[in-house]
Amino acid sequence: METNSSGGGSSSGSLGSSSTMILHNAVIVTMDKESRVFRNGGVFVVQDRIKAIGQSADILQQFSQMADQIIDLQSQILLPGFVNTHVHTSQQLAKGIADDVDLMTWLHDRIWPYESNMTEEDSYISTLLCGIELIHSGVTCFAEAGGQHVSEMAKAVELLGLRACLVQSTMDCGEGLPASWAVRTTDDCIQSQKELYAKHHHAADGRIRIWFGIRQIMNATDRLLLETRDMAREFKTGIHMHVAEIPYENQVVMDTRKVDHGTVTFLDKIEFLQNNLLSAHTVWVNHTEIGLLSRAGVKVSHCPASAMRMLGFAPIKEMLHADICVSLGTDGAPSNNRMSIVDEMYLASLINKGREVFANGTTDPAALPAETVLRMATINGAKSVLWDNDIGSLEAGKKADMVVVDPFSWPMVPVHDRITSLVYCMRTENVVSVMCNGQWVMKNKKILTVDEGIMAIFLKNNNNKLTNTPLNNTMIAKLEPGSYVVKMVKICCIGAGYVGGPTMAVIALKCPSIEVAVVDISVPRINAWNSDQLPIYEPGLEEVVKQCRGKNLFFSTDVEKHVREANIVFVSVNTPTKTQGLGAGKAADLTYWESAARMIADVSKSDKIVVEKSTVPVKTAEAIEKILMHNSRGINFQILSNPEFLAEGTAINDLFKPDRVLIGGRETPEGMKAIKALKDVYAHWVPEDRILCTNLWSAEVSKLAANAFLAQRISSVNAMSALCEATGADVSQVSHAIGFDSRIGPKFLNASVGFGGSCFQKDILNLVYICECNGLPEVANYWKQVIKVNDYQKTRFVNRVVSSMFNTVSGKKIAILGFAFKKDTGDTRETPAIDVCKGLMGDKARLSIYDPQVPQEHIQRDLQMNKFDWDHPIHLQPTSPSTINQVIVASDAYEATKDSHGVCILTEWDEFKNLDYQKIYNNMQKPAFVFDGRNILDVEKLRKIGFIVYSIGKPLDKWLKDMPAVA
Ligand SMILES: NC(=O)c1ccc[n+]([C@@H]2O[C@H](COP(=O)([O-])OP(=O)(O)OC[C@H]3O[C@@H](n4cnc5c(N)ncnc54)[C@H](O)[C@@H]3O)[C@@H](O)[C@H]2O)c1
Repeated sequence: METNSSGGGSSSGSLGSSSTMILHNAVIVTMDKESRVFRNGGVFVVQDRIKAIGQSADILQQFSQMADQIIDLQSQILLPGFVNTHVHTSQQLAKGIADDVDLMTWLHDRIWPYESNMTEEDSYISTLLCGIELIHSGVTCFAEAGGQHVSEMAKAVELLGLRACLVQSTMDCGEGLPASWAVRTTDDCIQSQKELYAKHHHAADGRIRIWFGIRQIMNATDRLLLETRDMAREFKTGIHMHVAEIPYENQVVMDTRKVDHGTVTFLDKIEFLQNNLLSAHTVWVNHTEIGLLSRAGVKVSHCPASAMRMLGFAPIKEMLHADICVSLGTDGAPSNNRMSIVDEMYLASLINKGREVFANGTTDPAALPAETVLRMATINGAKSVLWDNDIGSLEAGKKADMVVVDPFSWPMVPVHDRITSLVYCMRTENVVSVMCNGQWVMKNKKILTVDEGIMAIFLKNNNNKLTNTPLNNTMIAKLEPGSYVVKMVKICCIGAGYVGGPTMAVIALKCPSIEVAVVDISVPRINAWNSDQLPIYEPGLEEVVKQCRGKNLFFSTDVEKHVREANIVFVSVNTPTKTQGLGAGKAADLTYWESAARMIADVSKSDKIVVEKSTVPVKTAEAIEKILMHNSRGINFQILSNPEFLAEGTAINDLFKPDRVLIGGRETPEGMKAIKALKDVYAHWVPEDRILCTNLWSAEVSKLAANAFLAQRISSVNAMSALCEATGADVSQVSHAIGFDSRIGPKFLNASVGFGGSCFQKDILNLVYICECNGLPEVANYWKQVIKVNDYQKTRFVNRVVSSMFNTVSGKKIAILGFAFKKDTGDTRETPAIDVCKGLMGDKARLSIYDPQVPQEHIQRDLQMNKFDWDHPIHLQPTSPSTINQVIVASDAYEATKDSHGVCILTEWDEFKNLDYQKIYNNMQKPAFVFDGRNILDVEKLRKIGFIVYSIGKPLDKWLKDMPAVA
């Protein structure tokens, strides 16, 4: 404890923390009613309050005996702590993300996406960082303008040791709101603020007060306004609101709320104006409205830097003349970049002098004199935050919120007039020590409450992890886990199908800071995505969706809105095979893609990256680019090809750990930037060396080539299966043997009844067509053969069934186990089961079908649909009013097989391996046949039971050998 002599020997470098303390030998600028200045003044502080203030000699004489500590301020200036009456602490981490843009872009495209993505941790760190900057500029009290995660903000304020009026960002309506905000109702807004009030009002030794917020009139219903007004009255607290910021706001109010001028006129009309309203900015007000504000005792926060950046000249001189209490605010970091109230004082004075020329045609250097500005930053600030009983001036009985300014460094020396020097010369660096509530929060430029060193290391480390990439109008901050800076990317995916749904769900899961909206024209499909019964079955999908839905993953039919708001638009719509006209039966039908592209061009108001997710013919990107460019109205679109390689049934695993992600784009600087932006999204979880970047055409061809190669492998092994059956070889042994060759590899070598799914056939047909169009008939024929073998395999299977059963299945009951095109999916598109069933029905069989994931109506629909109709959006597919009499759908395998003559295994569901085949056999007609189209059953075991078994590509049963040839 320092107990220096009353002669004042201690240096300012030895400030300490005591419950009683004298600060003396200071120039004290009190900002009290008489504007007293003590040239050699002293204060006696007891705990959190100023006990006495006066001449140094008097204070020392009277209180030295009682003081734990006596500090000689060596002629430095002692001021009341500054009050910053409008600051967004949540926005500190967004410094620099919205420079040089208009207010609506600033708000809708930059700040809201940023804020709506903030985590609690982000808010905490952001407030700490903002607080550090505020303290360095001498702020001891601030009014939060409306931010995210108020509880975290309060935690930071408590740690910083500052005084604050905290407000939650509150909006219950309006254009352009991020989806997670748009769902908030008026009741939610009111309720959450009441809860915050109950939790934090008067917290941190009374340093925290909770106010109520209205973000701005365009995002507030009348009910919210009125209930906020009444609630603030009842709770005896203030309301913080952005008011009359831009002419557009006034125009919207005039148009929608039927008043003859802007926001202030309307607020007066509904009796919202009252003396606890802190009206931020208040730039676009006319003479009458100034009168209304004055009469109601409304306080105005003038934020000169941000006004000059985006809003305009506020009539501050006129407001002051009308006796309105005007104070100063910095606004948030993205509207100002400097969180220094010292800078704001300087700017306020200059801007309002400069405005005189603009407003009255002549200069007026006396407009906003230095003392007025200093009042705005101190006592007016205190009045604005309804705390002037305690702070804003240095007076006995008030709280010890004080700032020590060193006037002896270069910016301020020589000091002729202390007041003007404080406003016109002082820089933030002149603020050396800050006390709030009787506690030093900064001494000799070192903040005591938060470790600045650790914060600096933290930021440096995170900065190193940042690679800021300008993404058209938005900055994407790519960061490693653990960083607190948030991204502001909005993704929209058109098409909520097997690809769009799971892909976007995984992006949302892996990138919590990205907002993902999946949109579709099909209302039932979107409803299902929003329900407990997802429209598609994929192992693991439900868990992923449940974790993100409503947080950063949204399913919606409001296609245009989400496309308009997105930075990146994925297109994952159907690309079926054409059924009519040029290229019918082969070429891809791009109707849905084209209409999506035209819609994107129509609704876009900002630059976008458009990503081909659907499988498309090569050169589609060029066509889409043309559509977008010719309809763009100056908007820049970058097209990327990002084909999806997921396999249904293992989609979530494939998306979590993809073999590779392929991104193709234009090889221009803009194209490369777009590739980088998409790469940054995947880089959240995919190792960099697995993200392959190519030109557009390579990416498009690669997808078709990959599917063609995969399908070709199946057709190759299936072709071998026919030869095995003819020769007595076993296709499983052959596959095993050739799979050992490392050049061939063991995967995808299972013989079966044929490949299915929405892609293989369609993509190969498409490839064939492209080859033909490019004058490559030999190449086209080569790939055509892959489909022919697939069709042959299905026909061969049907023939085997029929010929085995005495060459007729007419009237016989055949059980079909499995209808999906593969296990672990409910997808039946192009499933071989359709062709097999149709083949058997052609021979008048009665079918009893069971599949664990395919409902009855799908089976009935699929068996009646024309080829290729299936790949159109569900609502455009022909409905099937009738049911096929030959088909019944069973609820389990035992029901399906009861009384049947034969069983066909058409999908490799695991449950079919473990059925009680003895029981099945007992309940079947004899001789009982099993036709294993997937080679999953133990043939020998079944034969022992008594079954006659056909298993693709395996040595034939004696019974079958005697039957006629089937190929
Ligand atoms: N299913 C797969 O395994 C897979 C794998 C890789 C690639 N692909 C390709 O991805 C694309 C989509 O396949 P999918 O299986 O998801 O198809 P899908 O039929 O399941 O989904 C497509 C969705 O797009 C919607 N849609 C169509 N036009 C629209 C429009 N203008 N606006 C909004 N929504 C629209 C449809 O209503 C449908 O819900 C296809 O090109 C396909 O070839 C599929």
